[in-house]
Amino acid sequence: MPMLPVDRKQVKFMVAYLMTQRNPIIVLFLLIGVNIFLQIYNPQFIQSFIDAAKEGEERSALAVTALFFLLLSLLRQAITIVIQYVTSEATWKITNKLRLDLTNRCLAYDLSFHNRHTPGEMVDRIDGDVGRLNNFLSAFALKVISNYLLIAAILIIIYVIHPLIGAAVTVSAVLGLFVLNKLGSFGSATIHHYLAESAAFIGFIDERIAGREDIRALKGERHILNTFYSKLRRLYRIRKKTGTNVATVINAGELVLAFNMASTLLVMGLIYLYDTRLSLGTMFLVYYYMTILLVPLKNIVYEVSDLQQVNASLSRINELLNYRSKVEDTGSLRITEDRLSIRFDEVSFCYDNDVRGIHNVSFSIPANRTVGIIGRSGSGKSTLAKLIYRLCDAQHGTISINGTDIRRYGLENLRSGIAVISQNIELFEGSLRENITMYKENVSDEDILHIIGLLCMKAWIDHIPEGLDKKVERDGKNLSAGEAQLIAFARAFLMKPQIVILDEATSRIDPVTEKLIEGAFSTLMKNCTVLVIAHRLSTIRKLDYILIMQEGEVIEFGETKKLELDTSSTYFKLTGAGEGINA
Ligand SMILES: Nc1ncnc2c1ncn2[C@@H]1O[C@H](COP(=O)(O)OP(=O)(O)OP(=O)(O)O)[C@@H](O)[C@H]1O
Repeated sequence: MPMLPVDRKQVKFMVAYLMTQRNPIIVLFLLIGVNIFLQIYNPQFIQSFIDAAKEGEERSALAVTALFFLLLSLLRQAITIVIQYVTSEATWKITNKLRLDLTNRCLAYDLSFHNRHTPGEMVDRIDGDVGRLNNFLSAFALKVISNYLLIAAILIIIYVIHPLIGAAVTVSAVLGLFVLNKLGSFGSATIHHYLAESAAFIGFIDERIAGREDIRALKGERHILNTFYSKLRRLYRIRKKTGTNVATVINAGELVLAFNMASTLLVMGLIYLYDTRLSLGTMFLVYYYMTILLVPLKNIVYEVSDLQQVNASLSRINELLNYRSKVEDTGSLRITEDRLSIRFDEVSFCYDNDVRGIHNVSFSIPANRTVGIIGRSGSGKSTLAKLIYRLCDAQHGTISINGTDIRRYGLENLRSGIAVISQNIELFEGSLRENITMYKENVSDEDILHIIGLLCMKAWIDHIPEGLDKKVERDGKNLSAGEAQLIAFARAFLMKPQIVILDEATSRIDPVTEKLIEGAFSTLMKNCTVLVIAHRLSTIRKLDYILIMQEGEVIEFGETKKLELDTSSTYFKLTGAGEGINA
C-alpha cells in the first residue's frame, strides 16, 4: 500500500498481534470482499434502468430492476453493520492483549526504566497510545484496506467498460494517491513530538496530584500553577503547529482530488462525444463509479492525519516493548534450599544519574541470621536491598545467595523467596483479604488469620466489624499508616519468605504495637535471613550482626556482641553516644 507511511518493523509487529485474531480477520476479509462486489455490481442495475427507460421498457420491468437495486443496497448495509461489529470485537481483543503485554513489561522493567518514566507517562502509553491504535484498527485499518480494494475493483470494472476511460481514471487515481502519499509523511514528526510532550504533561499532573498534601502544606501551589501554566502554553504551541500541519494535509488532499475529478470528467465528456457506441446508461454508470471512487480517496485524505498519530503511537509502543531491561532474566537456576546466606563481594552500583549508590561493598551474612543496617540518610542502605531483590544490578562485584551469583537464578524464583517491607506500602482498592493475599486464590482465611495471630495482630482484626471483608479504599485511604504497615507484614510473611528485608518497616507503628510486633518477628523470622534497615539503634540491638554504611561504603560490619565490647568500634561509640543517632 503506497499510502502507509509506517515503517516495516511496525507493520511486522502489528501483523503479529493481528494474527492472534486470525479467524475473525479471515471472516472480515470475506465480508469486505462481498461488500465490494455488491458496490460494484449494484450500480449496473442503474445502467439497465436508464437504458431500458430510454428504450421505453414496461414500467413493471423497470420496477423489478429498481427493487433489486434497493434490496442489494439493503444487503450491503447489513453486511457493513456486521463488518463493524466483528471489527470492533477483534480489535478490542487485540489491543487488550497489547495493553496486558505492555503492563506486564512495565511492571518487570528495572529501576532505571521507572526512574525515567513517570507513572502518568506510562498510563498515557498503555492506555492513550493503545487507544489510538484501537481506533486505527477498528475505524481505519480495515477501512483503508477496503478503500484500496474498492479503488482497484472500480478501476478494473471501468477498464472492462471502456479501456480508454479506464486509463484516464487510473492515471487520475494514481496521481492522486501519489500526491496524498507525499502529504502523508508531512507533519508526522510534529505529531510524535506532541504525543511525547502530552505524555510528559500527564506525568507532571499525576505526580503533583499525588503530592498534593505536601504541596499544600509547604505552600507550593503558586509555583506548581506557574509551572503548569508554562507547560500548558508549550503544549498549546506544539498542538497548534500539529493542527496546522494536519489541516494543510487535509485541505491540500481535498484540492488534489477535486482537480482530479474535474479533469477526468472533462476527458470522459470528450470520449463520449467521439465514441457513438457509448450509451447514456453506460456513461452514467462510469460517472457513478467515479463518485464511489471519490469516497475511498477522500477517506484516505482524512485518515492520513489519524495514520500519522498511529504511526507515532506505534513507535512509542514499540519503544516501550523493546526496552532492554538492565536487569536481565537469563538465569535458570532455582533456589531449592530453605536456609539462605547472602554475600556481597566488592559490589559497586551507580544510579543512572551517576549518583553513587554503594561503592566496593563486601560483607557476608550466614543463613538464618539477622543483620541490622544503619547509616545516615542517603548512605546507601536501601540500595543494598534493591540490589538483593534485583530491582537493579550492580555494575561491579558479585552478590551471591548460598554461594551462587544471584543473576544465575530465575528472577521470579529469586524474588519469590524475598519479602521486602518498607515504609511505602501500596494498598489497592478491594477487600482486606485481597490486600493481604495479593489476589492469590489458594490462600485460605485460616492461613491469613494464622499469620495475623502470629503477628499479634488479632486484637486489631477483631476490632474490625467486617473482618477480612473490610473494604480497603484506593491507596488505602481509609487506613492509618500504621495499619497499612500491619497489612504489609501479614502480606510478606504469608509468602513464607527465606529472606526478609525490613526497610524502616516499623517507623509508623505506635510504640506499644511495635513492641508486640517485634516479639512476633523473632518467632516468624527464626527460619529466615533478615536484614533490618533502621534509623533507631534500639531496633537493631538484638540482631546478630551490625552493618554501618557511610557515603555508600561499609565502614563497619561485625557480630553485634563483639562490636558492643570493642571500644574502638563505631557501633560502641554510637551506643555510648545514645539513642536515635545515625552513624
Ligand atoms: N532511584 C534513584 N535514582 C537515583 N538516585 C538514587 C535513587 N535512589 C537513591 N538514590 C541515591 O542513592 C544514594 C543512596 O540512597 P539510598 O536510598 O540507598 O540511601 P539510604 O541510606 O537508604 O537513605 P534513607 O535512610 O534516607 O532511606 C543517595 O544519594 C540517593 O540520592
